[in-house]
Amino acid sequence: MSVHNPDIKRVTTHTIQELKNKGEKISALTAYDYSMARVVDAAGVELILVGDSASNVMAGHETTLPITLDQMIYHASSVVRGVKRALVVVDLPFGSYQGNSSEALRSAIRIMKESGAHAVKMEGGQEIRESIVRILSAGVPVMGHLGLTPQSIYKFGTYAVRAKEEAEAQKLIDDANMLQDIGCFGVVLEKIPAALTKTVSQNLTIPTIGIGAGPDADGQILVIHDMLGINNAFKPRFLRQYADLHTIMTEAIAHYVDDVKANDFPNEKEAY
Ligand SMILES: Nc1nc(=O)c2c([nH]1)NC[C@@H]1CN(c3ccc(C(=O)N[C@@H](CCC(=O)O)C(=O)O)cc3)CN21
Ligand SMILES: CC(C)C(=O)C(=O)O
Ligand SMILES: [Mg+2]
Repeated sequence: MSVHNPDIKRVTTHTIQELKNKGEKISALTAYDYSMARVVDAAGVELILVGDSASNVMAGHETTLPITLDQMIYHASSVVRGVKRALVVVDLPFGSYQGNSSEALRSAIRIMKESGAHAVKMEGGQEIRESIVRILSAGVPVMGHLGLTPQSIYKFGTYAVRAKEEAEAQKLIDDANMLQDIGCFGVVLEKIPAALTKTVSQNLTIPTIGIGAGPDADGQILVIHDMLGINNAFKPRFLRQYADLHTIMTEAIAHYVDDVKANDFPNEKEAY
């Protein structure tokens, strides 16, 4: 296997726009730490998201709500140090941008200044328009996120598919057009019907990145721990698991324990 587009030295928001323009799908994955980011970047992924799913995957919380701006900056700065090529996008966490555009701008600027990331992502449409406009005005690229927006899970109550009804689908279409009009460089579509993803992706000139949104988004994203099978608890229908690292890691660790107990590790060559 070889890395796609080896001629691209550094992926920018313009690069992923060009990928959409020429009809090439965009690959995206999450990462939360330096070592994983190095692997994901070197394997050729174009966009790395430092997702607030770190709250679930890294910290063991049930939702994405508890993770703080400081914690997101810690994860993002670690990821940036591991990345040579990919575009690094960071989720603004819950409470750092909703309802106050000045605070939203401060939060985005802290992420850019303190982590070295290239862009931020924000959940929502019309409700957070002013915050997005302020951040874009400061020169910070913004990615939208519509459909299933986990930061508002307590408003909806479930992680079920979004925008199945006509009214909600129309609001999503309107929000997507608005995000493009104000200058977002892309939009994540999470857990919506495949047909709606197709409509939105054809309507927009900017790229859509889908998760549980069917094959017609301009790109796809998954949580790295889910797709590698490190996390063996989360198996939604939209997930394709490309490895079973949970089993591989468990067997390796059990083998180590056996070797220590058996006085097999370390041997003479492993000692001074
Ligand atoms: N590990 C992990 N992977 C993710 O993809 C992810 C996170 N964490 N945290 C933040 C959000 C939350 N996401 C979610 C959460 C639940 C479902 C989900 O489909 N859960 C149930 C169905 C629930 C329902 O229908 O009510 C499932 O079994 O598929 C999907 C995406 C996606 N994101
Ligand atoms: C699932 C992706 C899109 C995300 O927002 C996250 O990982 O936090
Ligand atoms: Mg997120």
